[in-house]
Amino acid sequence: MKDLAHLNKYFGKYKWHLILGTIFIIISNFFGIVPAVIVRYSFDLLQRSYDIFKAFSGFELQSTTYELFASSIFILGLLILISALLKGVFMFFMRQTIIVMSRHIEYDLKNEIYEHYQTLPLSFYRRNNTGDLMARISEDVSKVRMYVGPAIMYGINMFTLFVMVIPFMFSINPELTLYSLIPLPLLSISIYFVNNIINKRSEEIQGSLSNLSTFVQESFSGIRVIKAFVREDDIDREFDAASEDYKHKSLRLAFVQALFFPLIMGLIGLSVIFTVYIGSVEVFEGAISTGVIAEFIIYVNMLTWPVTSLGWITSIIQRAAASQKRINEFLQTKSEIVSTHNLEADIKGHIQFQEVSFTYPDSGIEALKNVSFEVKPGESIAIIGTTGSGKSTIANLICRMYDTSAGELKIDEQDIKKYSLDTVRSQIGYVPQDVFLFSDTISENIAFGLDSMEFDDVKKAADDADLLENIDRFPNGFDTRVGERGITLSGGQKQRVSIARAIAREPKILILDDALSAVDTKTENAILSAMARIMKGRTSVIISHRVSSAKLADKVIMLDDGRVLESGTHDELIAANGAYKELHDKQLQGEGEETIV
Ligand SMILES: Nc1ncnc2c1ncn2[C@@H]1O[C@H](COP(=O)(O)OP(=O)(O)OP(=O)(O)O)[C@@H](O)[C@H]1O
Repeated sequence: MKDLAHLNKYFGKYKWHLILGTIFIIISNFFGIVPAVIVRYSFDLLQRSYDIFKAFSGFELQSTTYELFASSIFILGLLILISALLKGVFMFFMRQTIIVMSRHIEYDLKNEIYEHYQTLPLSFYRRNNTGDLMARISEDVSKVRMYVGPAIMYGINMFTLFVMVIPFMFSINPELTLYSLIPLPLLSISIYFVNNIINKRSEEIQGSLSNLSTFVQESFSGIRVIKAFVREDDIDREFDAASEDYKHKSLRLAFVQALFFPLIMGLIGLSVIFTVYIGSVEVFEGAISTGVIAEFIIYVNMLTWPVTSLGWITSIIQRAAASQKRINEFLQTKSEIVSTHNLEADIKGHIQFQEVSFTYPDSGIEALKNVSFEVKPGESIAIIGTTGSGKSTIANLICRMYDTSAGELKIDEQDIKKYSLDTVRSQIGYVPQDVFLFSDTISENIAFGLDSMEFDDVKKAADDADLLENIDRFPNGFDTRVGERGITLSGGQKQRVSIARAIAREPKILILDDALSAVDTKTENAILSAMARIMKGRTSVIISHRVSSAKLADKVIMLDDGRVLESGTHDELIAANGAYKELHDKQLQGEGEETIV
């Protein structure tokens, strides 16, 4: 329950909604009680009028008595109608304040979670899967909203109604009150249990539905592979099984739901029977008038829904507490990547790795071991190495996605940790290994890192990334939409849009993480020479498997299993006749074979 305390700040923020809502609830309940009193009065009036009516039997006054009775009943009926109308109006206001408050809180909470997600480091995203992140911001927030909205509203309603109605009932007749209220706690407890079963089964259905949607989504994304391997029938069968599971669980829920209303009706019926029976006994004993029975039946009906809602509210609060606990878990996760001095500066691009070692926190893999190198401002460095040798890890550390485990990483001779995160990242152009494009137009994708989009900058970046010719061939040019994750572009085109996006923001440090793997060597050379021009006065880090990418760099380091194996210029390393030369010869041979083929 203490987890829900996180929401108290929102109740403070929307206190006027809450206060006004409570007042509206009280007023609407008052107009709910008025008709009951009028009904009692009408019954008693009927009784008395009937006696007088009979006493005047055969006299002319009899019809006057009847007319008097009819006009009184008409006025009382009108009063009941007006009360019901006013009750309805205030119920409308009640929902307009409290349910509206819950929607505001839902909106604020979603924003709070989303903003917090953005501050969390990559390691957090590795630990938690996307489904879980989405569930907390959607399903869990919805469950919490049920607490801050309906549960609070019906809770206050129940409380005020109890306070207003029960003492009033006792003041009329304590014995009848006790008997007519006996079945109500039973009703509340049964609703609580039935509701828990319903919730449990609904969650099972949700789980089943989420499996079904994940399955469908994956089969559509992988439709190419499915068709190429002729697995349609298998996939059909798997879908059928997942669908069957969903149906089975839905039927189980339908069964319990079917029990829900008969149960409520049965228990309400029991209350009414008690009221009529005990009421009649009391009437015979002369303790109450018949009108009181009618009045009490109305009270019992009025109290039934709040009592029913007690079980319902309890289970909503329990579920909301569980959801808020999950949300708090994420909200309390703090990013360990923080700035020590919040330094803001224009970076020149001097990078120094001093005895840097790094171990991935989640896998425990030591990706870098005592790595030292230096890139002066405006220089370019190529990092070459086999798969898993730690190349991308270097890029991750420069972008400060992670902090070094040992050693020091300096930018412009200052520890990278001293800079504010935004300062470092905003001056880096990063082209990641796995290209990610947003499902937007090409120009929007290129301008992604810019605060304001100037078409000339976008066009220039596209030109520098050797993309202009391709874009000209698209019917909509720069306005071509790239589809989900850029599916309408070829691998090489996607990589070049990603490069254009990085250079458009004119970074001080450009990092290309294997960004040219999907383009041929001719395009690679064209991009690299264009880049040599653009990156004049800026620092570039070119990560690659291919020696061809390293030729244009001022210096090269060769990594193997997280260690620097060789370093120097391209020519020096060729002359050294070591691992770099071996790789160079092998790749040159490969290219030759490709050309012959
Ligand atoms: N996010 C991560 N969490 C845990 N371990 C990781 C993570 N990323 C990489 N590793 C591990 O760290 C090592 C170095 O990975 P890295 O991505 O730096 O290699 P790489 O040289 O860029 O390889 P490739 O050329 O195949 O991209 C690998 O053994 C890899 O399994």
